[in-house]
Amino acid sequence: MADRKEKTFRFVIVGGGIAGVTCVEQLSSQIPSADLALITAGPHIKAVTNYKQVSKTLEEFDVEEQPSSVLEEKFPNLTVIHSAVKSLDTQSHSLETTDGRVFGYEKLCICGGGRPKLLTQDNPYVLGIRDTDSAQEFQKRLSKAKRIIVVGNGGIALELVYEVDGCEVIWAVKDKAIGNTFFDAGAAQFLIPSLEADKPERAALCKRTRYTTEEPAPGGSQTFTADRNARRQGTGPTEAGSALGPDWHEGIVLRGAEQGTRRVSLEYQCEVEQIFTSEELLKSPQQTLRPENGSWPVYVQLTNGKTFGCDFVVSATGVVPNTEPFLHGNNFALADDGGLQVDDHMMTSEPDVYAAGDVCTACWEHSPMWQQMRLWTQARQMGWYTGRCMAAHVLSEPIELDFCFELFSHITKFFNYKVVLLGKFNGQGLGLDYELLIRCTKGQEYVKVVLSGGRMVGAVLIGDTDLEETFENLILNQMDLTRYGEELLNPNIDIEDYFD
Ligand SMILES: Cc1cc2nc3c(=O)[nH]c(=O)nc-3n(C[C@H](O)[C@H](O)[C@H](O)COP(=O)(O)OP(=O)(O)OC[C@H]3O[C@@H](n4cnc5c(N)ncnc54)[C@H](O)[C@@H]3O)c2cc1C
Ligand SMILES: NC(=O)c1ccc[n+]([C@@H]2O[C@H](COP(=O)([O-])OP(=O)(O)OC[C@H]3O[C@@H](n4cnc5c(N)ncnc54)[C@H](O)[C@@H]3O)[C@@H](O)[C@H]2O)c1
Repeated sequence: MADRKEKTFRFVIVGGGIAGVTCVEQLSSQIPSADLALITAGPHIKAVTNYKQVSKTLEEFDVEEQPSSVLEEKFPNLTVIHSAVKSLDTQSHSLETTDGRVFGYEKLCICGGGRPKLLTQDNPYVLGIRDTDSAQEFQKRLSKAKRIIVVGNGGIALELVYEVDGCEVIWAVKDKAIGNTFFDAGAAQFLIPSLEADKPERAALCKRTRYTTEEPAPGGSQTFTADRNARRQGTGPTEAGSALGPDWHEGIVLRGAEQGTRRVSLEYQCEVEQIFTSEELLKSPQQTLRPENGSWPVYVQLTNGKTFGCDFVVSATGVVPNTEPFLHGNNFALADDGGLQVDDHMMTSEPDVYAAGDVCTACWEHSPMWQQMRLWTQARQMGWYTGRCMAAHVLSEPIELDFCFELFSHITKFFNYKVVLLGKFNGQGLGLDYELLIRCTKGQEYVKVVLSGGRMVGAVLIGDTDLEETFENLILNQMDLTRYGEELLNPNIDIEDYFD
């Protein structure tokens, strides 16, 4: 490959997502004269706009798809190459694209992102959602659908079940409560009433210091409908709430073939056992697999023994890092989740190769309050820091791990509530060695604080609590809070004054 090099760049970045684009921006601003190439498979790049630093570690921004010419106009030394990388030879420092061109690099950053980890790879009735195209395909199929099954319990599932209208949604989750990647069962209970839109309730304050929640029985189910007049079905607690859409599909109408109400049925603590087409199902000798009335194109048998027919299945079951084109013939260390291992300078195990965003796994010794999650925020932070590391290395300057990796922080929206997650928000890695303080005002806010040894180590803030900055400080300064006890969450005390 080495002798076929069309050109050698000082820096090559692969991937036009948030991580790659932020890395390009950072490198270009630090070394404006450097010859730099961005190789990306898609026609567009993803840009961060309206960036706002909310507090020391919390940030908010929009993500916009833009033509790559915007980036080239801004940075004259940048060449954007629209092609996918087919292979990499780290020894000769060169990569080949699918259109047969070979480029050399002095330093390379891989920002290839991830792809949906689908329940099954080759079933036309199983969809994943990742990019604009897959979101549009989902929208198209949904417009003709009467019933879909959503499998998974993370970010995408939470957004979809809330957003889809005019189509029955059966939501199969592995866990005892919804949204397990982001919350605990208490927060899930706070959010569940929102699945029944248009039912305003007067807020009633309740302060709890002990963590107790009602959970559905194993294999239990609950049904929620946005229809004001509809009766609740199934088992378990249900309450009322309200509705709105998440940012990624703003502007896309997510409506099924039916008019009117949204209806979500939850199947707890179950996974997908098998997926059948209607023909396969009719041939099946097993009585348990007989469909209910009506004929659906596809049937899903769950591990709780139930079988549901539907128009298609959404597999919202996480992502796998896009590493394949880079591995063959090289010696990359991979993490258990399949990501390229990176150290505290975002360097992979191969010389002069860095990685950032969803494709990599942070393998340095983490700060006690930080963990990796595959999110826009972290893709931006990693891309930015990697750009700084690459520049520092060529300029022989020292560089230390950035402050943004001190504390995990994420702002998002679920079920139309602002959600802020800080530190070890679910007591991750703390075993049983922590205590929770919870304040919950139905329909308004849910505040959970995780304390370990009397010090705050994490928090979940749902609603407009205005507590994020104070709690961020308390986590960062590790003040002993033992003497404040439950007063810490007393809504009648202005907590900011308290700590002045
Ligand atoms: C539906 C959905 C909603 C989400 N919502 C949120 C949210 O609300 N908040 C949040 O924080 N996070 C959210 N995320 C997660 C977030 O989008 C990702 O963590 C983030 O985009 C990762 O950025 P990245 O740059 O690492 O990868 P990507 O954005 O996936 O970019 C990868 C880039 O690499 C290119 N590429 C891949 N392979 C090659 C190759 N071989 N050669 C050349 N180019 C290649 C691709 O074309 C793409 O441009 C959401 C994800 C999804 C799917
Ligand atoms: N608002 C947000 O912050 C937001 C919104 C959407 C997506 N995202 C991000 O986008 C990426 C993709 O989202 P996602 O929801 O697919 O991933 P996710 O990692 O958030 O959630 C995956 C879920 O699927 C479940 N799961 C995994 N394998 C399963 C199986 N075989 N059967 C049943 N359940 C299974 C997991 O338990 C988990 O609940 C993630 O990195 C996520 O963090 C973030």
